[in-house]
Amino acid sequence: MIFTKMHGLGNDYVCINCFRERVEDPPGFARALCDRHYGIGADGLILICPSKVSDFKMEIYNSDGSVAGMCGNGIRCLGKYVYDYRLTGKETLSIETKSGIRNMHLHIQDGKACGAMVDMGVPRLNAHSIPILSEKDLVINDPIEVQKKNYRMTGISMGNPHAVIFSEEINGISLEETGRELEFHPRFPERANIEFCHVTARDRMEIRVWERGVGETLACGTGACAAVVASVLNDLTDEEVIVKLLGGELSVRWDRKVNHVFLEGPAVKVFDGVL
Ligand SMILES: N[C@@H](CCC[C@H](N)C(=O)O)C(=O)O
Repeated sequence: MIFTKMHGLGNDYVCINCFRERVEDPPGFARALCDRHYGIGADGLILICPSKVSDFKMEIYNSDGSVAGMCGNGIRCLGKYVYDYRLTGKETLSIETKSGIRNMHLHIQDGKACGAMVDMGVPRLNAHSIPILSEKDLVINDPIEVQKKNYRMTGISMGNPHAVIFSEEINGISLEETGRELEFHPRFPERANIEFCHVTARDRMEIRVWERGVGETLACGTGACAAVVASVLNDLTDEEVIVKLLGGELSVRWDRKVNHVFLEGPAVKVFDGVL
């Protein structure tokens, strides 16, 4: 089986072309090949599949084998893959995901895709659609206790569940403890991705992300989008923000007129391999 290792700002994926390859047990396969000691090493597995409703279909599995609905860094990797490997000549693509169809426009340099602008769709704010257990409809600046500390979270679904916590001390937080416990907090029936977010200006923020099913990652596209939506809802930033993550910067814009979030960032191929 041929695979391609790719990443978006260090959020790394093993990509498999399912037009050519067949993967029997994707969750087990993801666990084995994402292992950084006994496998290839990655945050997740992306299957690039045919679609009846879009140009391509993206299936994504976290490194613990769980299924995810959407992946902002992964979808750019998929775009680069299908363009560079000539599965398509189109620069504007529609991609079927578990959370709906997403459109993206590839950035091309020297005949190869180097990144993309992705329409990440409508942010879902209702507690039940994230899902977060809550007596209120919206979960904005809502208290949550973990590790005997009180935090305030804002809940958003970007096709996957996120809880955004604003703090000036994101580098002092032990994500290994706090992030993990929050991921499995009883208020998140499907677990959650957790963003710790420090706003540094109306158009800039820094975030660290604890990803559901993975752990701390160098970047998370849906996480960056959720953080910007949360910061607008809490009136901490404007709608267009540069998000600095451990692996680099993403550009996010929440267009309130159409209520869609747009994400722009790079996509990189690391190597091809054979299993
Ligand atoms: N890194 C991704 C998100 C991957 C899925 C996530 N861990 C989940 O389980 O929802 C991104 O760039 O968006």
